[in-house]
Amino acid sequence: MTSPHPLAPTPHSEESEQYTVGVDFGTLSGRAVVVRVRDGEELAAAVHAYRHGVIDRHLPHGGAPLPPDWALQHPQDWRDVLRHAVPQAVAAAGIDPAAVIGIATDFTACTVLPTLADGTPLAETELAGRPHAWPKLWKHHAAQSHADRINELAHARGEKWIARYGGRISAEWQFAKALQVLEEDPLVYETCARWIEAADWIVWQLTGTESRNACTAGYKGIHQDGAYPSEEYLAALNPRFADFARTRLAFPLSALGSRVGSLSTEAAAWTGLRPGIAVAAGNVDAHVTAAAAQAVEDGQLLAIMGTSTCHVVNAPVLADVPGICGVVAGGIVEGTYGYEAGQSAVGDVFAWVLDQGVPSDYLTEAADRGEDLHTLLTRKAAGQPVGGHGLVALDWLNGNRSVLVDHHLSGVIVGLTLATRPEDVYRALLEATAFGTRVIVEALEAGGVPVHEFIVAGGLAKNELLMQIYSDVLRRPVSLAASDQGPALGSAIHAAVAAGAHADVRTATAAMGRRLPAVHTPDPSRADAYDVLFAEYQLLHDHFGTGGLLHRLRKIRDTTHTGG
Ligand SMILES: Nc1ncnc2c1ncn2[C@@H]1O[C@H](COP(=O)(O)OP(=O)(O)O)[C@@H](O)[C@H]1O
Ligand SMILES: O=C(CO)[C@H](O)[C@H](O)COP(=O)(O)O
Repeated sequence: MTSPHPLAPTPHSEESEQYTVGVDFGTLSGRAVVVRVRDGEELAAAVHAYRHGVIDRHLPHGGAPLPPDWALQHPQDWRDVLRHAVPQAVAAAGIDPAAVIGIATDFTACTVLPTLADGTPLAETELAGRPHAWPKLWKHHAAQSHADRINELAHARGEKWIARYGGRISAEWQFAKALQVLEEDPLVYETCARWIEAADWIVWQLTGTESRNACTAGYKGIHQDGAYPSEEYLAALNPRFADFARTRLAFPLSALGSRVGSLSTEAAAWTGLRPGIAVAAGNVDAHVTAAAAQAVEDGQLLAIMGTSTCHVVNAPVLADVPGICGVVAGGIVEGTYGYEAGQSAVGDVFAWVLDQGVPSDYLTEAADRGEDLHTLLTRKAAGQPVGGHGLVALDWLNGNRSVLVDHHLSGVIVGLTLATRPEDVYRALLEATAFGTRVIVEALEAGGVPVHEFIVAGGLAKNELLMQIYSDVLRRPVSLAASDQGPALGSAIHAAVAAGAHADVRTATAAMGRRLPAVHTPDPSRADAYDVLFAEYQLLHDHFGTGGLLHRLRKIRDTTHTGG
């Protein structure tokens, strides 16, 4: 699907104009944008959906069933984005491809894969029939027990780095996933020469040489103060894990926006761009968006809201904030400390309501009005008074990333009656994600990280009811990234820096990023009503968040899957 920007210049663009391409690899699709370097104007965008989507039922090679909480992806789907979305976007932009001076990519993280020394994914070797040979998507949650051991040992040994991750490393990050491979499929682990984020692997595909970016290494790979966890610590986890970082991760780290190579002849043929143009260091889809939304200054909290939500904010100080995902010096932009928190399912939670089915008359109404079901349920829910549905929910349908960092937690909805309608549940879950974000904002501020502005980017920004609920629940204005392709624009901005067109990310952000300040403002009476519901949410949060019942239910579920 391509969409030339309405203001795209005539096909014969100015000779002097220069452009970059940004490619955002999301959970369900890859998006490419063509951007004008001098002002960030988006000329065109193209989207390419992953043919295999999220692989969570059966392995593509051989069809082996996958256990619960697994989520994989197919490397060929990612290459296909380069082959299809990039040339389509360039063609739709109506520019001479030779005017493109750089390309940059961003990826969901921690989406991580084992490869041979030359970068060949093990999923594309004779090990393709083994589930652990495949890339683990960021939302792969089957390594929670490994994460629990990592955390217990780190606290027992007083490891300094654990405080940088809010006191708990997530099951979603690199070390828990690697430890799971080592202990569940030693052959795959021994064959793995490189354990690499997809954010860096896709750059390897573009340049033909390996590189590692400072963002994923810091936030997802426990790289702090110039080092990975010690071999002594790793050996205490599992003696065979002692040299994991030294043998499978170690590589010089590249700063965000730096040039890590040139577009190879092979990749030029895929993308239709000139060989030799600048390729920027890889990046994370959330953190790269700060540039697109002009949200790189201290205190600007950016929520990238899509399948999940990532919250990223800079501060001039290094603070230990309980329950956040991590803090990395220069993790978002040079010269300050980048903090990350998140919610593992947001758009996915709303999709879950749709997946449960809606009454046939709802389907008829949606068809008659030309609405998708998100729009239909949003419209039906919009008119309710705050609290009118009688429900409060916990948004943990895919676990809790922040501030509890426990992917064995699950969702809760209280107040259901025979009169409860689909739009009531939909709205209660919209509100639950807002309450979850309020918990995160309050934890950041309590931990010494001020939040002066709340900005939203990502696919959910288009839901005006959701944005208003966030404004009312947070009692803050909600600013919006101007681009609906925030991560891809952010990557294009980093590409412009890598190509030398702008001095650094801050300068490029000023020239190429855009945000719409205070698009939504809080309504005092609704905010008062939400304070009452938030207090109820907090009671549920603190009761169910300790594990207890939810962990027991998860253990029962898993026992039925494993047969005892
Ligand atoms: N109008 C809407 N209101 C609420 N959620 C939506 C709406 N449209 C799509 N979604 C959800 O947004 C998510 C996709 O977000 P998007 O940012 O486009 O993708 P990604 O997460 O891959 O970057 C899906 O989970 C989908 O269910
Ligand atoms: O944790 C992340 C970033 O740090 C993941 O990239 C994010 O949660 C998944 O991205 P999306 O919701 O856009 O699919």
